[in-house]
Amino acid sequence: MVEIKVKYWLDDLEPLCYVDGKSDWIDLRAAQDVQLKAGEFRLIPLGVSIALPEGYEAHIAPRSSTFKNYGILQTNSMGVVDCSYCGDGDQWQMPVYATRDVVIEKNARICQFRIMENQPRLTFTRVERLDGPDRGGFGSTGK
Ligand SMILES: O=c1ccn([C@H]2C[C@H](O)[C@@H](COP(=O)(O)OP(=O)(O)OP(=O)(O)O)O2)c(=O)[nH]1
Repeated sequence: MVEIKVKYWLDDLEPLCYVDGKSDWIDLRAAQDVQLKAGEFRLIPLGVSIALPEGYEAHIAPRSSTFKNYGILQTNSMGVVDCSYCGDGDQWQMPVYATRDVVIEKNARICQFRIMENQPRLTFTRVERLDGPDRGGFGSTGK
């Protein structure tokens, strides 16, 4: 079990919950009522600041039902929360684009996250050719 410190920005925000046996992604909630017009962009506060474990980052994705329920798209497709985003004022946010007029109520579950181990340090070496066989063009597997 890994313990993670969470600062909640609101007393009445539902706390983060790890649901055993279903999915290990953790739902995140809107921290305020949000009213959006079609075509509008907004950073929706998620009401939490989190001290991630050393050597981990977090990935934020929409829930499967988010578009169906609210007509919003996560504009960065996937949010990356760096381990260094751990200060008292570092509130998590979800950048969204509204495809229709919508009201999102405070505490609505609009996205989800999981933590991921940081990749090893990488160096890049320029070479003239690679030894592996070509695997075909983009999208060739589905032909
Ligand atoms: O969906 C997101 C993405 C990022 N962040 C926070 C955590 C992250 O550590 C910080 C900075 O994000 P990122 O590194 O992606 O952006 P940047 O470096 O500030 O800006 P740029 O877009 O120029 O890379 O913002 C969120 O709260 N939600």
